[in-house]
Amino acid sequence: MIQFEQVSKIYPGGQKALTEVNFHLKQGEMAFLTGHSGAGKSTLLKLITVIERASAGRVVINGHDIAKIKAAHVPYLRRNIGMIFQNHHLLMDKSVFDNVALPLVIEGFSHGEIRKRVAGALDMVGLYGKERHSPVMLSGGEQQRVGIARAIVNKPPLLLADEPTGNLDPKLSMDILRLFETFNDAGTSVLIATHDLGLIARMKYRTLTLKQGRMLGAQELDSVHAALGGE
Ligand SMILES: Nc1ncnc2c1ncn2[C@@H]1O[C@H](COP(=O)(O)OP(=O)(O)OP(=O)(O)O)[C@@H](O)[C@H]1O
Repeated sequence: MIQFEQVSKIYPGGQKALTEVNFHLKQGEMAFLTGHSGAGKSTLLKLITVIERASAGRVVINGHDIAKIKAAHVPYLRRNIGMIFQNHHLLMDKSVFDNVALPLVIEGFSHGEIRKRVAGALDMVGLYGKERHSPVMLSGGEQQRVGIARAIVNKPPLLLADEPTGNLDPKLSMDILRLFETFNDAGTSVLIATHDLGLIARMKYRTLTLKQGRMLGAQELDSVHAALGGE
C-alpha cells in the first residue's frame, strides 16, 4: 500500500528532514509512526499525500510511483487517502453534515447518495443524529469523530492520521484508536503518527520509529530500549 525505497527529503534552504528511509506498509496493515519532535513524521505523511515530493528515492502508493504522477492527477490519488489531523480542520461555520459531505460534494455524488453515505459514516463514528449540529456545539472528542467521519465517508483504502489523539484524554484516545481498528478490520490500511508512547504500548501494532530523519531498524530499537532499562 505504501512503499518507501531509499527516500530522502531536503527542504529548500537545505534542511534535511528524511534520509534514506525504507519501509513498507502492507495492504490491510495498521501501524504507528513515532519519533521525537522534528524527526520527520509530518514530512513522511506529506510525501504520501504528495504535498511534498521526495528529493531522492522512490515513493510508491497503491502501486503508483509518485514521481511519475503529474500534478493534474494528484487530486485523484488523494481521493484514495483519508487524512485525519490533530486539530481536525473542521469548517466551524458549517454543520456536521456539510463537513462530512465535503469530499462527496467535490467528487460530484448525487444528493441522495450523499445523504445515505454521510448518515452511514456518522453512524460508524457514533454521531448518528448529530447531522444538523454545528461543530462548535460538540466536545473535542466528538469534533475529532466528525473529522474521522469526513476521512472515511468515501471509503478510502488508506487512512493517515497525524497526532489524532493529541488533544484528547487517555480514555477518549483509546476510543479513537478502537475506531481505527474497526476500519482496519474492514480492510483499510492505517498509518498513525503519534508521540503517545503510552497509547502505542497498549496496542499490538508494528511501530515505525524515526530518529533525526532516519528510520530505526529492529536492532537499533532494541539498543534504545536496553539503554532505557528494558522499558
Ligand atoms: N516546509 C519546511 N521547510 C523547511 N524545513 C522544514 C519544513 N517542514 C519541516 N521542516 C524541517 O524538517 C524537519 C522534520 O520536520 P517534521 O515536521 O517532518 O517533523 P515531525 O516529526 O513531524 O515533528 P513534530 O512532531 O514536531 O510535528 C525539521 O527539522 C523541520 O524543521
